[in-house]
Amino acid sequence: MKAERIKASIRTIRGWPHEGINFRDVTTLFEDPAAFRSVLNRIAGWAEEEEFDIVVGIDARGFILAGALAYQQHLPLVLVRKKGKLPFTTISEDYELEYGSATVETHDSPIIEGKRVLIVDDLLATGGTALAAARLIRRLGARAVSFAAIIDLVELPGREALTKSGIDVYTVIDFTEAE
Ligand SMILES: O=P(O)(O)OC[C@H]1O[C@H](OP(=O)(O)OP(=O)(O)O)[C@H](O)[C@@H]1O
Ligand SMILES: Nc1ncnc2[nH]cnc12
Repeated sequence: MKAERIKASIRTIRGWPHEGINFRDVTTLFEDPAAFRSVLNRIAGWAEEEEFDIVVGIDARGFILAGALAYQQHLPLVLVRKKGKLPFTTISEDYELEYGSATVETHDSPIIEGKRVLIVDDLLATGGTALAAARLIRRLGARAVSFAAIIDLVELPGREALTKSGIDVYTVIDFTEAE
């Protein structure tokens, strides 16, 4: 499937959650099985050349992609969640994003120690969320080596910030603010 056809399956909501934000809503892509499969196949194709042994999914839409990838790759899946959602002992990191600040957490789990990690989310904007996840991963004795998402908001510095931190970045679709 062509990238333009995948892009057309993503809905834009202007002025949500704040004025000035064009929210890229992937729920319509998830409702389109051909587009969803195409995204997963593209990420899986890229992942063949990457070396990682665990998948970390980011709350909330990243979970949907990360679960499918972990299944396809036969790898463990670890969740990075928004603050206050995880039941066991957690570690947390604060970060800034396009519209505010937030905190992510993950379980203080030994499964990740010593591993090379692929982080998966739906969208890359400032990179704040992914870098906070990478800090959690480092604190657990592992290394974030790869990052995959559906969308890159290309005018924001996420790709550069992740690359500078030594993380390989793959995204399927670019969006400019004007689109
Ligand atoms: O690159 P960044 O600037 O960090 O932005 C990307 C993050 O923003 C969105 O989630 P959001 O924080 O809106 O949370 P949600 O999953 O609760 O909608 C998106 O799903 C990414 O996780
Ligand atoms: N414009 C946007 N659309 C969807 N998720 C986002 N996260 C940060 N910016 C976003």
